[in-house]
Order: sequence, then C-alpha cells, then structure tokens
Amino acid sequence: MSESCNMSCSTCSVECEERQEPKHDFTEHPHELSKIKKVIGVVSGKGGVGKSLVTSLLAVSMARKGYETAILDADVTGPSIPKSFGITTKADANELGIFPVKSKMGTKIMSINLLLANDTDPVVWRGPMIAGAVKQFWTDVIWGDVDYMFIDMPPGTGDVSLTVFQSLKVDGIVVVTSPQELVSMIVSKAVKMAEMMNVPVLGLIENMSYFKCDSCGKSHAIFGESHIEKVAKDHNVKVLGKLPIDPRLATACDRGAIELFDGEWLDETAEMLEEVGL
Ligand SMILES: Nc1ncnc2c1ncn2[C@@H]1O[C@H](COP(=O)(O)OP(=O)(O)OP(=O)(O)O)[C@@H](O)[C@H]1O
Repeated sequence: MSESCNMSCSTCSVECEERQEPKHDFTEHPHELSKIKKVIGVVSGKGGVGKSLVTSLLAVSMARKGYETAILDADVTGPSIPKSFGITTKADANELGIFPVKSKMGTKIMSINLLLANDTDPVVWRGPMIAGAVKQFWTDVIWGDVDYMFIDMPPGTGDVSLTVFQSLKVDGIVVVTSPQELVSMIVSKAVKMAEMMNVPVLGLIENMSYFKCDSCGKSHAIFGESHIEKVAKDHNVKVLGKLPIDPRLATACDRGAIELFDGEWLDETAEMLEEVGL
C-alpha cells in the first residue's frame, strides 16, 4: 500500500496491490492544433509565497534559452500572470478555438483575465466551474508548438489542483515555499499529492529566502533562517534555487516588465529543465 494512501482509489493513480477499483484515466487531449512537449506545474502550500512570480521567471528563463514557452494560469480566482507581463489585450477566438496572447518575448499566455471584459471583475464561481475553465484552457486553447508549458496552480491541494493533475499531462512539479511557512508539512503534502498523482517532484524553490542590503552587502534572513536544505533531504527532493526579497522584482511585476528581470537565481532550475529533456 502507498504511504500516502487515503483509501480513495478513484482519485489515486498509484498502482498498488491493494487497489479496490480500476484506475480511471481522466487525461484530456490538448487541442488538436497544440503540440506541447513538457508541462511543469508550479505549486505552493498557501497563497502569496511567490508562486506566480516563480512561474513567470521560469517561463522567461526558458524563453531566453530559445525555447517556445507558455503559461497556463490555473489560479483562476487570483490571476496575476497577464499583469506581470504587461498584457492589456484580450484573447481572440474563432470557430476552431481560443488563441493565447503572446508576451513581448513570445511567451504564450492563457488566463481568465484575458477572457473577462474587465480585469477587476471577480470570478465568483464554484469549484467545478473553475476546474472546468482550467480544463478548457488545455482542450480549447490553440497553443501551437510549445517546448515548456508552466502551470501557475492555485495554492493548496483543492479541486482545481486535482483537475490539473488528473486531466493534463503534467511531467513534473516545482514546489515554491518561503522560510516562514511550515515548510516541512507543506513539502510533505506536496510530495504525497505528487506521489498519489504519479507526478515527479522536480524540486523546491525557496522564495523570499533572504534580503541583501545595498549598503553593507550582508544578507539578512528577514523571515527567519532557512531550513530548506534539511527539509529537502528529509523528503529526498532537490533544492533548485533560492530567491531573495528584491523590491525590483515586485516593481517589475507591478509594471508588467517581468521579462526584463535581471538575476541568476533560477539558472540551475532552467538547466535542470533542459536536462529533463523534451
Ligand atoms: N522575492 C520577491 N521579492 C519581492 N517581491 C516579491 C517576491 N516574491 C513575490 N513578490 C511579490 O509578492 C506578491 C505575491 O507574489 P505572487 O503573486 O507571485 O504570489 P502567489 O504565491 O502566486 O500568490 P497567490 O497564491 O495569491 O496567487 C507580488 O506582488 C510579488 O511581486
């Protein structure tokens, strides 16, 4: 029996001897005009730890390496991807499907905000509606050729996360944490969910890890000392990178200029993604 067994065979994809019901394949096919090579989910245990920022930075890093990149914004009730890329246009559609909007550097983006008349309109939908919208971002959007698609997942392990893992072909997840979180518990949950869904955990990224003072050059652990290395070792996963608290990152998101970010924090992650192969 799997260590993370919750006795719910219908939502679990682990092939164990105790399985009571056959495994259902809920996987949906992407649009017939989409050719998506790798799909990476970016998850976090709670909101506000910088999951959307990390999603954007990963897409930009891979685009800078010359890959065709895309972001599927599955954070339907808190969509922030279009703003950080400075996208103000809406998505077009025709009888074949919906077209993602391209950023200045060519990253293809689909987000609920690209379909709403006003960016400030709230999405007051129940879980199944939200999950349905995310599924349509996969099945009805004409993504074309994509080397790396990043999915900005909603925080936690609710309805929408389950839909993404069951319906989309996710090749791996990256877990974003911050030092003040109950990191060990959150990483445990993410690792167990990934195991249940048969999706590999590619590694952890610690955001807001430290602040480097401009004047004295020293690093300060604003949210407390990091325990990420130990947690990663305990769970047998890698630490892929640590991002500082940098007001320039927040300003870049606010100004829609995330593609101009300057920093090498995610270089190793980008190399790892290349090694995972297409
Ligand atoms: N390392 C950082 N330095 C400075 N600002 C940051 C950093 N990380 C995130 N921020 C800022 O914090 C805010 C929250 O970040 P972000 O939207 O990426 O979090 P999130 O985890 O995706 O939140 P939610 O789950 O609510 O969507 C944003 O304004 C972002 O610009």
